[in-house]
Amino acid sequence: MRPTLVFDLDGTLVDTAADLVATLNVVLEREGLAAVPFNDARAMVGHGARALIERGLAANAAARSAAEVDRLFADYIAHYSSHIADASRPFPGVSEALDHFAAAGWSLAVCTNKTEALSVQLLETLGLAARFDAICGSDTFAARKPDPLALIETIRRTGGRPERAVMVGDSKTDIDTALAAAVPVVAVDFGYTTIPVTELGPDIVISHFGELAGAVEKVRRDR
Ligand SMILES: O=C(O)COP(=O)(O)O
Ligand SMILES: [Mg+2]
Repeated sequence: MRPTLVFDLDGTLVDTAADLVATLNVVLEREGLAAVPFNDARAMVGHGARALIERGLAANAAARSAAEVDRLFADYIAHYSSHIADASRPFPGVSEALDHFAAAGWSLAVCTNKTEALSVQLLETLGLAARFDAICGSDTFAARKPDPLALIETIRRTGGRPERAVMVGDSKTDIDTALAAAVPVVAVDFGYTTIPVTELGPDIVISHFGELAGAVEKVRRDR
């Protein structure tokens, strides 16, 4: 059985913050609310679009009913889908790292709190979708990260097992998910987080994808 390398998407594989934040601010401004400054909004990413909208509302001290948040969510998805890769690009070294692990016999997967459809659309637009054996989003399974089920089921979809897997992520959500699933976790320090990843208990931290192969060899527990 092949080992499985599972990547988070936003803030890990792809630098999506500019398009995510632009969409959030379009939705807020249509509501007559203030835009959230880029650096504040960037740190709000990681729990999916609905949570991002709720955080944008909270930043405005604005209350909305669940039905109104549903409407804002639909508005958000429609706008984001039309602007999904206006500015979003893979982080440096992603393509080479994927090449390395594919050549070394790893299955590759994505486990994100973006919806599955948007995740596939983003990766297709960037020409990366075909590199993955599974692309799983917030609505793929009965639970999403930080529930370990999302990671375990993503690994199963590749035909792999948690005992032969490594997770790569940028946020507390990813690290908590991996720890709960007993999967070793590599944190990238260039993603979206309010708390520095070094304080969140990952097995190792990298600052560039060029360091990933060495990091994975250090933390994998299957040999
Ligand atoms: O879009 C989000 O908020 C989360 O996405 P991620 O799980 O890929 O970081
Ligand atoms: Mg992320």
